[in-house]
Amino acid sequence: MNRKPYLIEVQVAREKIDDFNEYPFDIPAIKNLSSIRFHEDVTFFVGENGAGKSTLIEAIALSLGFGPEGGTRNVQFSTHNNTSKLVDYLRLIRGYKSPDDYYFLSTESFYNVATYMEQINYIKGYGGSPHTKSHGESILAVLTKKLQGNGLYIFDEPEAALSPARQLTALAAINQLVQKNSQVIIATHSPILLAYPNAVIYQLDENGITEISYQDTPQYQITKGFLNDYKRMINILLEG
Ligand SMILES: Nc1ncnc2c1ncn2[C@@H]1O[C@H](COP(=O)(O)OP(=O)(O)OP(=O)(O)O)[C@@H](O)[C@H]1O
Repeated sequence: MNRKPYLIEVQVAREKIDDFNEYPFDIPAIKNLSSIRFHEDVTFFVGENGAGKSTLIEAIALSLGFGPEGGTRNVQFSTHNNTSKLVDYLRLIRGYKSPDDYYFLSTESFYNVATYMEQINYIKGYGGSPHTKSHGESILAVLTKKLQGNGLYIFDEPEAALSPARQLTALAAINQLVQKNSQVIIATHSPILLAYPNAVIYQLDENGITEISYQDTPQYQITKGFLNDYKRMINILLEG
């Protein structure tokens, strides 16, 4: 019997919001948000820098019991105090089965999580100290060693430290996790990761949050346009 989805939907208690002109409700994609339905395998969030992906994905992670810097749900520390209050307005609709494994991978704060794991000497699951690996190698070690399957995983820009070749490796690792009954929620700019077929893609922009096909994403179109005719693009950019 299918265990998934672990997370069916997230709803925003809009009636409780007093001021839509202050952060995070002033972000257009968040301002208009009522609910988001998750794919049982992979749900992607895309959008320009500043569109609100991290704000949204972090609030979902906090609702699930993760700490703001990420890691497993046992990792509860914070090196900064700038999480949004969106979490206070979210309602999670869960499936009938709970996942066995949880992980929130925020590439931005992974260094802090790795330092914390070293301090408490709990690095075995990471295949050794993340600090003795490169940033990209340590992110891949999370995907390929730490995560066990039957999991609910949230990744914020996992590609940020990865070469194109390693993004392909990450795509295969995500597929392995999905095959092992995992559900994954990913904010990304990567046209490589976005090609994963068993997925829904939501775009955050000034109109709100809407579903979009892979080929219609700016990530796909800009990358394809550039690679198909990079000399012309370079000429336009450099002359401009
Ligand atoms: N603590 C904060 N207080 C006020 N505004 C914030 C705070 N954190 C983020 N913002 C603003 O909210 C907007 C959304 O930021 P967010 O980090 O969610 O974007 P993003 O889509 O993840 O961008 P990127 O692709 O660059 O990571 C930005 O305009 C940002 O300046």
